[in-house]
Amino acid sequence: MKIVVSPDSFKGSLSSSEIISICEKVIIRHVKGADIIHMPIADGGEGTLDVFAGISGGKVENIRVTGPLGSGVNAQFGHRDDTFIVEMAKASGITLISQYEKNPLKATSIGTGEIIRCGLDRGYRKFIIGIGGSATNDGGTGMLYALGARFYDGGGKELYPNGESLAEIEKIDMDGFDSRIWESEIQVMCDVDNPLTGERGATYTYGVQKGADEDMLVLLEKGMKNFREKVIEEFGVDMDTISGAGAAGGMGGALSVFCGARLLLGIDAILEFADFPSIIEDADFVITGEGRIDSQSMHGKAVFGIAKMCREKGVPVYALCGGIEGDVKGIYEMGVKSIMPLTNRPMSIEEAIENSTELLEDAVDRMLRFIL
Ligand SMILES: Nc1ncnc2c1ncn2[C@@H]1O[C@H](COP(=O)(O)OP(=O)(O)OP(=O)(O)O)[C@@H](O)[C@H]1O
Ligand SMILES: O=C(O)[C@H](O)CO
Repeated sequence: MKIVVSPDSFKGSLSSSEIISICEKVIIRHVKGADIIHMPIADGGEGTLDVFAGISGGKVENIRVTGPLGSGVNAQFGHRDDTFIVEMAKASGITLISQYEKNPLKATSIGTGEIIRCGLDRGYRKFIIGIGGSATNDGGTGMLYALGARFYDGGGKELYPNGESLAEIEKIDMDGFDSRIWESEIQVMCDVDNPLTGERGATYTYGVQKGADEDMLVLLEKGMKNFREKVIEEFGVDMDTISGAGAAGGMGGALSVFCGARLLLGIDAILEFADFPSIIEDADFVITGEGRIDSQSMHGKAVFGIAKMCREKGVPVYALCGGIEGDVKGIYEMGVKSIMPLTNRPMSIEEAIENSTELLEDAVDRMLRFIL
């Protein structure tokens, strides 16, 4: 029996590789001689660098950069041949800060820009940048700042690039911007396809998970709208017309407009790069999963992308997850046969995350009994 195990990481608790080894341990107990194919997956957010470097045989190196709240963090980047690989979550990710520190008004994406600059300094002109899983809602201004852009308020005062200052931006100065970026070919793996502003935009869709309360959401959205208007005035581009502009707190929009990047749906690009259709050829079934399956899963998350490809090949797919939230009928319509949450009794998210290894083993056992 051929079984493909292809989960995304469960953000904040288990990496794709950890999930795969637990699945393998349980599958071996149930299916003698199973042909188990390991295929860790990511959607542009957390884990993208490891997956990409793994598939392409690239190298990963360490770098010290500015973290989401301004202090230094140890991040990584990858490279393979003439391509430099950046994962935003390594520098500006939400899992780099504690629950109590989350603050999208203060968080900045400067560290992501510093990694890109490192690639330019090393002579790279081809970039793959995974965006998502971010702590920021700064419109990508932190990244632009690290590359030399400056932002000023109406009184000519320079602004620190974060969510709070977006509302005050009057002038965007690109004179000192690193022009090497415009000589570069940049492909961006977005974990979602949301627009920049509005009900489905960056702030209202992802602000709460980044620590925003109602008042903060209003301020952040006002800022994002102001930034959008300034970009229309100065550069003639409306970021709300760009699918994925709202990924990673507006990072998608900034990379597209200011850096000339091509935005792709991360999961589709990674599955294509990994030649996923041939991997699932002849498979009896596929096991996938992500931390939380919710209505956002339909906007380009890993489970959705995998389900789409499995449906095309007629291979059944089953999904594991930490939890299900809201209406996920669309996931079943996409071809996922069933969704198995990890929890096996009432418990808090903290308890579920703390015991995720044992709970996952139990959930995979239940899932296999059901499938087989
Ligand atoms: N072991 C676990 N048990 C229960 N819930 C979990 C577990 N691991 C992660 N989660 C939940 O999943 C969420 C992360 O979801 P996921 O891994 O799908 O990340 P994501 O793709 O960045 O999603 P989103 O952008 O919607 O946060 C966490 O905030 C947490 O609520
Ligand atoms: O980083 C974020 O805002 C989410 O992962 C969506 O891109």
